[in-house]
Amino acid sequence: MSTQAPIITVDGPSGAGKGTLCMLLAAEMGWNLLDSGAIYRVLALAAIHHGVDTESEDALVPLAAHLDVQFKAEGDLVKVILEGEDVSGTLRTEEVGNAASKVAALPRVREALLRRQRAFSESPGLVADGRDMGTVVFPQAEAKIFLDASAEERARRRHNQLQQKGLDVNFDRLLSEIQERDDRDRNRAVAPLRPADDAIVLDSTSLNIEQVLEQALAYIRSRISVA
Ligand SMILES: Nc1ncnc2c1ncn2[C@@H]1O[C@H](COP(=O)(O)OP(=O)(O)OP(=O)(O)O)[C@@H](O)[C@H]1O
Ligand SMILES: Nc1ccn([C@@H]2O[C@H](COP(=O)(O)O)[C@@H](O)[C@H]2O)c(=O)n1
Repeated sequence: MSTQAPIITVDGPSGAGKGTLCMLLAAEMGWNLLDSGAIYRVLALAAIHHGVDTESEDALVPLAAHLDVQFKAEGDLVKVILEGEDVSGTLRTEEVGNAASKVAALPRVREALLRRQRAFSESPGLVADGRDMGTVVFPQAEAKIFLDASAEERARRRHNQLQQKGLDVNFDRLLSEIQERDDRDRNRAVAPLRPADDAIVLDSTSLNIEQVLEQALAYIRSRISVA
């Protein structure tokens, strides 16, 4: 029997609902949570703060290797502290998401962040959210979900989310930014966004959050006895 903590991976494109599902799964199971996108976002933000070119692999690798970041759970929320500063709000902007997807396309940057991500795998278990959790970071995971939704539905969700925060963003611009990020994430040379061969693909386009959770839990229970 394996002595490693069990792992559930949830990969998929931006706005598919991965973060929402992972938070609910981690709470339901009392497991640890890895938001790997936040690590790429923090690196992009650190590069911006330090005036480092987000396309220079040579400059980004040492920044990635020495990234001074802490994730502090506060109730349902996770505060992200970069070099002592709370960057939780800035981190979620589309601008930082786009910059993150540029730094994430660089092979040696991804390599420099691997150990940091794998360190999240601790008892009693891990729910890992990202693009390559099931394919590269945790290929041994017991349960792998690829959560998808149409680009239009994902843009609608993001638009609603921004409106709820009082931000008025142009829908068409949001959609084209999401499509641009999808293209970059799907077509990069290293760890491209794709379902692992042994993942289930869950299309959430016409499912609400409760339905997604129910289907994910049914699959997980078929793979892991503790769920
Ligand atoms: N099934 C769903 N139906 C409707 N809205 C949803 C659904 N799942 C998530 N949402 C909403 O869509 C928005 C985006 O969800 P979430 O942040 O979980 O996506 P994500 O895949 O983690 O995106 P990213 O990769 O960019 O971080 C949130 O406002 C969330 O509440
Ligand atoms: N495992 C991962 C996670 C994320 N990325 C890149 O980071 C960008 C931001 O991710 P969010 O989930 O926070 O939106 C994303 O567009 C990816 O380019 C990644 O490469 N691998």
